[in-house]
Amino acid sequence: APAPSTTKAKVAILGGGVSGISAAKNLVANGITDFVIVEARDELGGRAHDIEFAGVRVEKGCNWVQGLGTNPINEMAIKWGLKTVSDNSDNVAFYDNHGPINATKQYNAFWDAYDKANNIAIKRNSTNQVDISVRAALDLAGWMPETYVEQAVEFYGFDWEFAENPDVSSNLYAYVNADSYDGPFGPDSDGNNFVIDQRGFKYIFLQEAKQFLKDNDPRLLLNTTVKNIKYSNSGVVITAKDGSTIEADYAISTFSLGVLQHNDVTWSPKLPEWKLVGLDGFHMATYLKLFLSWEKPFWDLNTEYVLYADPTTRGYYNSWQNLNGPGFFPQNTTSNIFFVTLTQDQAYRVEAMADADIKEEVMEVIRSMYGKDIPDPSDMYVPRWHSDPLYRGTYSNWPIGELEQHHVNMKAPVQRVWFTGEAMSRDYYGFLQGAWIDGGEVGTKVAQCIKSSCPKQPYYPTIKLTNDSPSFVKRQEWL
Ligand SMILES: Cc1cc2nc3c(=O)[nH]c(=O)nc-3n(C[C@H](O)[C@H](O)[C@H](O)COP(=O)(O)OP(=O)(O)OC[C@H]3O[C@@H](n4cnc5c(N)ncnc54)[C@H](O)[C@@H]3O)c2cc1C
Repeated sequence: APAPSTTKAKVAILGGGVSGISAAKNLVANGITDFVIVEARDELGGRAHDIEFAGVRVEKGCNWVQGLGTNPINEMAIKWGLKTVSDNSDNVAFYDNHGPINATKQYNAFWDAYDKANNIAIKRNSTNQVDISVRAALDLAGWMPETYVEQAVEFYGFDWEFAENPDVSSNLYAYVNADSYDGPFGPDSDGNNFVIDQRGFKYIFLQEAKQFLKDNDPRLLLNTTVKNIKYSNSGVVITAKDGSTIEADYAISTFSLGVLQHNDVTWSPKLPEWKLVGLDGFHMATYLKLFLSWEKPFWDLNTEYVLYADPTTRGYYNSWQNLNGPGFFPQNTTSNIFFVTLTQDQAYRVEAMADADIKEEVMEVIRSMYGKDIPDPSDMYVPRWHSDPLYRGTYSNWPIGELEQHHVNMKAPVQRVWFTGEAMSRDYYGFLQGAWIDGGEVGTKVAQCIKSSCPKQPYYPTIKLTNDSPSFVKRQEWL
């Protein structure tokens, strides 16, 4: 066998997802072309990942442009002509295990309370009070779900977005995160576009990468799984699973929070405690889209969403999407796709089950909603992000208890290793724009390290209860 190879570069970008592509683009924009992108899979895109299902391409990962206006993801979607459809989650029908129900009153009551909960976040932040959970804020807003229908509309309104429940989620940062919609991206940013492009959502990111990568560019190291990162104040040595090494002056880790919370990649020396506390306290959530298709649709093709309220278990096969709605995939084809999303404990449970058992369970739900004669689906696909060692979940959620200082520590560089990825974005964690904007900023900063000297990055060796909050923690710009 040939001796394991050694590659040398000024910068090693670890991971070729959206933030890795953005970091590379910004290195190039700043005149740094001596980099490599090290990616375990055989293609770029990371969690932007489409698959063939029931004769069409569907998105196993990200699916919506969330926040329009000057959101860079929206701008790229327009620039590259990505095919999307403006969707409306209020176009929803309600069911329980006996068929259709009317839950409009509960649905409206939830959204009224959620608006109030956001105002509670604003008010508490403006008077320097500590963060509370979304559960506590909803409670203060008068929303105390008692019935299974109230629990189901709450799941659809909150968990289906954040992939975790209000009990564990931060009131303040859930509010900050909603800035994707009517904040800095301008007056026209309030909306979502659902991607149905048959080239896949990742197309726009691959087009961006093509602007600075040649065909078969030797700087793109695909099928290369990083195993160990040895770092110091003078450089970084990365060892891959196949024994090859990469020696770089700087590394930019774009690994998901889930990967950083596991031992799939080891660090020499071990990452410092202040860093680990920040990383381990944040949450990597899981949003499991269970794809199902039938030869003939039995659901109403004009309704975009269906909410199923299970009488005993919150979040049990709750949020359904009709992919043959007006403007989505063509109606009355053989690709009739009706899929359901599970999150958190339900996602972990289902992910661990065998496909045949999942099918049996989900069909029991479908038959209770639509009638006992509904046939088994002709196709089913279960993504398993939570157990995938390259991701360990789908996207991050800011939990109650994680302070701004913890988050600063989470993303702070450690010697010659810089960190980016969706979770490192304070304002847009979870979203593609978080990955894109943060990746770009880190690329620019590392270019500065090479050209002159590194911009100083804050971190907190200890975070104490009685600390006077550093001034930037008190930022009021969200108000
Ligand atoms: C199911 C799902 C639904 C989502 N829905 C939306 C949505 O609708 N809208 C939205 O804005 N966002 C959504 N997101 C979030 C969005 O996809 C992410 O925020 C974004 O893609 C993250 O990009 P990243 O570059 O930070 O991370 P990643 O895409 O995870 O990039 C990291 C890269 O590192 C690689 N890697 C990991 N380990 C190793 C290793 N050991 N060696 C080498 N390479 C490695 C991975 O293969 C990956 O390519 C969704 C995500 C998922 C999974």
